[in-house]
Amino acid sequence: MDVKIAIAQIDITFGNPQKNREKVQKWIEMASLKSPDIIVFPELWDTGYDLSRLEEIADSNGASSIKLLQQLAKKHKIHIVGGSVANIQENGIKNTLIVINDEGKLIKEYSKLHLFQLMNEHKYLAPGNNDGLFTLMDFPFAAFICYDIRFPEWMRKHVLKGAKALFVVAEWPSARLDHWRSILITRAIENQCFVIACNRVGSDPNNEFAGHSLIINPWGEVIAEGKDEEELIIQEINLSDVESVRKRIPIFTDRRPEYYN
Ligand SMILES: O=C(O)CCC(=O)C(=O)O
Repeated sequence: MDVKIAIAQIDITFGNPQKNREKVQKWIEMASLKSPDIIVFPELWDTGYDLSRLEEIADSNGASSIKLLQQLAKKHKIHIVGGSVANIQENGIKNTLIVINDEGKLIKEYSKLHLFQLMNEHKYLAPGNNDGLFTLMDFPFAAFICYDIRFPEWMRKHVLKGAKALFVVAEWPSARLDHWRSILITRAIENQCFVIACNRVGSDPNNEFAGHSLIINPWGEVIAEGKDEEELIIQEINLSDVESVRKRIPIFTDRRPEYYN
């Protein structure tokens, strides 16, 4: 039941997908030397938050970034929670998280459900409308994008559908690092599951980003944490810890949902 996770806590070059794709390729090659099962990248790793230029620089359906990740996943036999990529769809530009398995197959696309007004997302992006559930290595997981973590009911919904680990990809600013850590630790404790959260480092013209990617166990303990520089974080997790914690404090049998609405 052990799963070896790699978090690629990278900087992103503002509005330069080509350069960012070259970096992601290098990081996958580097990470593959440590043989992780799954590697995770941050939010909008191909374009960064260059929202006003997305029409020009984002791919139609994310094709170039997705194709690159598919080739690399297959070549290095690694599952990829491919952060999110900006992509032009018929009904607008979306911020879409992609999951690719180690055979190079695209198994999940989840577009950010909650758009973050403080960073003008609502002016440039269209929200998603599907869930973040997916299965890798026969384990049920779920994925979320940045601001989504402020909506506990959204994450709980995925846990109630079976997710044992919650992946989060983000461009979370340093100004609210304390929120990032507190919210993610709380989500792990209240849902009694793993949280695997990848945040970028560096800055763009509007924000400085916090790093501090985290892996938190179902008891709420931080078992791996990045600093504020580029870093590859490697950590094995044992998914049977989820059941042990749920046996010890059985919140999922003690819930009284009939009183919650
Ligand atoms: O909720 C926050 O404070 C940060 C959210 C964010 O940066 C985002 O969703 O891109």
